[in-house]
Amino acid sequence: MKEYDWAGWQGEIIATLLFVVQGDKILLIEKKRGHGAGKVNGPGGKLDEGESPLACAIRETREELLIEVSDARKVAELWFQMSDYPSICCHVFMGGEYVGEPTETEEAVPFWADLADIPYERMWEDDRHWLPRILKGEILTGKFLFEGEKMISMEIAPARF
Ligand SMILES: Nc1[nH]c(=O)nc2c1ncn2[C@H]1C[C@H](O)[C@@H](COP(=O)(O)OP(=O)(O)OP(=O)(O)O)O1
Repeated sequence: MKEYDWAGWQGEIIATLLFVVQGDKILLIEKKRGHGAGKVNGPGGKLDEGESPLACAIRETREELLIEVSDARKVAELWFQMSDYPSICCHVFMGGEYVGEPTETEEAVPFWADLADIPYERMWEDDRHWLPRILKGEILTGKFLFEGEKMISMEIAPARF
């Protein structure tokens, strides 16, 4: 794995992801547009001016899936340094309580996946390394270096927020 000097790193984009888990199922989306279109992920997107990461995660989930999540909590902060896209600092949230019905929009197709059968082969390459851990209750930071769609370096560590 390639070495990368993360000292002083700052994301050019601040973004969010929100994973809703109920029982043994997780609510995922097939992303229809934007960075990573065609991939499976959680709902999320970029912060609006003056918006907090939590408010962004809730708003993006409302816009993409038409549900309002009420108990989102931060479980990870992920740094993505990419060769072909501005760097992203991504705040990851988990929740389980929401009102509304997950609905397809212009941005996303929602679907429930079994926690035991998450389609990692359709997701970003880093997801298989941190998503299982946050689903077990860990709080993490992660740093990932991408060359195009290929992950070439990864560091994951326990965190507290
Ligand atoms: N390697 C990666 N692994 C991952 O799980 N999610 C990633 C990822 N790289 C980017 N993302 C996600 C996080 C975040 O939700 C989104 C940020 O991408 P963008 O900045 O292009 O925003 P979007 O186009 O999704 O948002 P909006 O423009 O605000 O609708 O992509």
